[in-house]
Amino acid sequence: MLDNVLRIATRQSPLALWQAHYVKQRLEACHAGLRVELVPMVTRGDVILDTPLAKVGGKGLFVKELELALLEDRADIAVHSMKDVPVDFPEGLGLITICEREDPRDAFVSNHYDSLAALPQGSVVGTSSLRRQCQLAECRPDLIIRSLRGNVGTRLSKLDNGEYDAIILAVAGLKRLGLESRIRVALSPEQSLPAVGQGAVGIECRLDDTRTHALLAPLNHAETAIRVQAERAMNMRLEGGCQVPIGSYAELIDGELWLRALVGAPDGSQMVRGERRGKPQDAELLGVSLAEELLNNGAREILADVYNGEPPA
Ligand SMILES: NCc1[nH]cc(CCC(=O)O)c1CC(=O)O
Repeated sequence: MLDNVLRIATRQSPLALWQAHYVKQRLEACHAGLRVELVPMVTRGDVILDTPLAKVGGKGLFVKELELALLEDRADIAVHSMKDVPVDFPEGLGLITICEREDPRDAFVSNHYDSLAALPQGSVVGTSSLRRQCQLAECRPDLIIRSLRGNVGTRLSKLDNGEYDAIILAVAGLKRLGLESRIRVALSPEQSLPAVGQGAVGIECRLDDTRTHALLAPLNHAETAIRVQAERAMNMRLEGGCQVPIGSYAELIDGELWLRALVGAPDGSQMVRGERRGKPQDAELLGVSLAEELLNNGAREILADVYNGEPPA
């Protein structure tokens, strides 16, 4: 491979391409003479589009092909929404850079209503995320929640067709695609605790590829990395996949790390919440200890139900 070329493996959804172009631009701005090429790919997740993710085997579907390209040296980096990156990496690969986080909140999107509170009784709301469904059901048990999948554009056209009174999407995705005007209101973390890593873009590469590590270094955003580290540690301790509603959201306020998390029963009948405050350098410990508190407060039983009697230790 040429010294001055770096290859990005990317999915071809508009959001994935936006993220890949964003990383390309930032890398080329940081390193004069570097040429960044996109290597577009199709993943299994792009092919199976109408089944809820929780049923088809989860988020790994969107990253496996990209990781294979890295391992086979057909690309040097893969750019991911941190929300979609599974807990484990194949041997030889790792996530070494996390870029500055965009707005992490969920957005209420509707053509007729200004807010969740303004929705009439029995309105139909679209989202396939168990985490969003469970929190919606908690604050508005009267709503009818229907599955909604596809790219951001597809989801918006299903709303515009009249299939839903409102839908919930990530603020970050809408902003990146220039669709911010569709947001009626952003939901607070109290209303809808964000997903692990929501709004952050992460970069995966070969662990022994020191040239690429050096090129990526200026893109890493230390504060975002610490926040996402705490959120992911929490999720990892729970062994949470996307079959369970899990929210995990960290903020850094005046140098203090504040992590909030929840685990819900998929049908919304139960919700276990907790929070921890601590030092940024203890991000991982904070995540693990919060996960243990949630497990002891009922999350163990919820997870055991979902995973057929094999709860995390
Ligand atoms: N699950 C798909 C996905 N992955 C990342 C984002 C949004 C951007 C982000 O969180 O970085 C979205 C769309 C959505 O949830 O509305």
